[in-house]
Amino acid sequence: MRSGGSAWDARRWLRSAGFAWAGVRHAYGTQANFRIECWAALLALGLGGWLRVPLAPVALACALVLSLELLNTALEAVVDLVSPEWHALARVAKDAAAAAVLVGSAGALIVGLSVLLPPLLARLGLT
Ligand SMILES: Nc1ncnc2c1ncn2[C@@H]1O[C@H](COP(=O)(O)OP(=O)(O)OP(=O)(O)O)[C@@H](O)[C@H]1O
Repeated sequence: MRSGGSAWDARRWLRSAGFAWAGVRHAYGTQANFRIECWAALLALGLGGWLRVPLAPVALACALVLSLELLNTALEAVVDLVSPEWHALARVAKDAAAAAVLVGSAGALIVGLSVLLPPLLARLGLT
């Protein structure tokens, strides 16, 4: 049996979190869409806090879009690695990954509008 397992696990978890953070930094530094989505997420969460609406659906929608954009970035890197030349399958892979981000963003927009818009209009005295 291994002794001191939990301390070792915590170190492993921190190391993995460091790699994940490097991935976030890479995406933020290289992907304009990811930067826009990060700031849009902060804006939506800030607006939700100000309007005192339940933040869980907004947070989930933001996490969905950011996760899909990170996966899209990862897939683009793999495709560029294995198929730097033009290839029909590379195009399918990149287009489908971009479509996943688009579909997730459309869903997040619907969630954001349905949760944030009514209380925002009420707060501004427009309803
Ligand atoms: N190796 C390839 N073979 C075939 N088509 C490709 C290839 N690389 C890119 N494409 C096509 O060009 C489109 C844009 O690819 P690109 O890698 O520039 O994605 P992007 O969304 O512009 O990426 P970025 O977020 O880095 O700007 C893809 O969706 C795909 O249709």
